[in-house]
Amino acid sequence: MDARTTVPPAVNEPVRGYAPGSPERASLVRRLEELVAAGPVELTAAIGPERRLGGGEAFEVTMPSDHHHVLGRARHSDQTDARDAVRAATAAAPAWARTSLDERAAIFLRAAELLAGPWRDTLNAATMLGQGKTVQQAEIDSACELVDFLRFNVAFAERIHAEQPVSSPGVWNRVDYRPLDGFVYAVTPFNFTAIAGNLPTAPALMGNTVIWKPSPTQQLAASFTMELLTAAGLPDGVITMLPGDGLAVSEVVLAEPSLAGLHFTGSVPTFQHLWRTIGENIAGYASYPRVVGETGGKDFVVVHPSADVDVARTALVRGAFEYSGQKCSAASRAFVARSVWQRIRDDLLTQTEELTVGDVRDLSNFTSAVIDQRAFTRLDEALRRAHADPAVDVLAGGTTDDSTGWYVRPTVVQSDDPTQEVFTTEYFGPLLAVHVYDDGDFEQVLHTVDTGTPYGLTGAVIAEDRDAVRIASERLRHTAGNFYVNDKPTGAVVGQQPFGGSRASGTNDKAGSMWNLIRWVSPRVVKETLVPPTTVEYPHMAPETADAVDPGEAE
Ligand SMILES: NC(=O)c1ccc[n+]([C@@H]2O[C@H](COP(=O)([O-])OP(=O)(O)OC[C@H]3O[C@@H](n4cnc5c(N)ncnc54)[C@H](O)[C@@H]3O)[C@@H](O)[C@H]2O)c1
Ligand SMILES: N[C@@H](CCC=O)C(=O)O
Repeated sequence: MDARTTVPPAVNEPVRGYAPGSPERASLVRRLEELVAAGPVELTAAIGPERRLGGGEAFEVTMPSDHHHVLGRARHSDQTDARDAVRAATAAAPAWARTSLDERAAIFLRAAELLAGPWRDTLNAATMLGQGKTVQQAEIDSACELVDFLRFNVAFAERIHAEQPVSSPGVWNRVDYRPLDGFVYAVTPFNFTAIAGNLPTAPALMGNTVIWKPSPTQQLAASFTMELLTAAGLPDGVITMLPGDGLAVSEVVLAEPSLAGLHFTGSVPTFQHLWRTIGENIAGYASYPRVVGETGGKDFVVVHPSADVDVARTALVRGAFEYSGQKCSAASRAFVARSVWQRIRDDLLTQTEELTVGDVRDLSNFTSAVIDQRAFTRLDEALRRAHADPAVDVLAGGTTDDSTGWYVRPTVVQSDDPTQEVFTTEYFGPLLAVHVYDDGDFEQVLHTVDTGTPYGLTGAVIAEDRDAVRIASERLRHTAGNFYVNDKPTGAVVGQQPFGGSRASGTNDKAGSMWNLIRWVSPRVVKETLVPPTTVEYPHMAPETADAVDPGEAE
């Protein structure tokens, strides 16, 4: 059993500004130049101590903002790689499970400090180049959020271990927070280096070994994350990383009797496919795998007639267009009271048209390209349909350009029909759909917001009127797992706004909280009786004595 630990209090990593002339900007620009010059680098699988290319087809990691530039080359992992990964995870498991929480925590706390310091530029630069993030978006993700996950999870793990039962006199009860009885499969999305780092490290911190399958388009930053963890002292085999699309890997891993958990973030169809496969294989597992999955959203902003117009405009522009709308939390449907719309429409559209979109190495840009050709095509087709539909007005943006990078202009569309696909489909791009409602219809529009999509991830209400905030909060209680009042619906901070949604948006196990970590342990209760009984009889079995007279016969 683990010793009780006292870990350093977790604090959020401060976000650096990268203003012109600042030392952090100069240092980051140097690292960007180095990584561009170094490419294409070989991006290998990490299986136990071995670093090797996978056995499947080759693929390239390119820059979304300049797709001719190849940053790295890798190969999809095949079934042999997957079987070797299972062997490595299984071999590393007993020693890692015996390692105390203190020892495990020290490794992840070290990784946090390395990332906050000497590794910061590397992870930020890799995330900017590989995933098309501006410096601000990379800084809040690959530096601050990942540092926060690593620090806060250690503090949450300590709280879980401290949660112990009472003991009656002569007995000592305790809970042994065992890792799961098998390995965890972590499958991660392209859009957040922090999520990609958290999904394997959270179960590993709780004593599990993990097979991690990052997104191919996030592979550059994923490879650096793996190097960082190794530099922090993570033993070989605790986290095994398999690059590629994961198709062959899942065929092996999801059929393994020792699969003990799936830690997933990505789209609804992928999650449902993985869960369905686990369901089909259920009789073959040694234990019931824990399934944790955070998925997509169609996140809303409701603007009440009492809203401050500048607050509303800022929440809409930042919420919809930062990282080109490629956050699961991005505002993609707005319901705006007519009186407010009349006042913000022109400013909102002008500001949207003025957003600078370009190469991430130009630090003055507001946003950059979308991740890859698949995303570009999906958005290009959605914009074509919007242009062609008489029920939809394209008010700003609406254009695309793939000549250099996968560029999609921030776009605002308006429609009177809240069932139109622009209000229901997760495009995962810079497309904000606006529905204007009559000021008196606030409560009706809340019903539309609640029932208009199958998702339940994030949302915001913008209102000065306290009653409006209360009513929206009540009516939309199940419409968002992360609900914002007078703010954009993005940008959750670890330890402050634990993140996740329900309905089709996921299992809502709240990444960056102890509720997530609890899924990666299988508690064992130990009762130790300090002076055990040595006789079978209980007092009520003793023979009656002469003194024990029936009270009814006493007179
Ligand atoms: N709720 C959240 O916290 C959250 C956070 C980030 C992203 N997302 C969602 O993720 C989606 C965008 O990310 P994406 O495009 O990377 O999602 P995706 O579903 O396309 O891919 C996610 C991961 O699954 C892998 N994958 C796909 N099929 C697989 C299989 N059969 N076996 C193993 N792995 C497989 C991909 O390679 C990738 O690593 C959006 O829907 C977004 O809303 C949700
Ligand atoms: N946690 C992030 C979103 C993660 C999904 O992409 C946010 O709150 O904006």
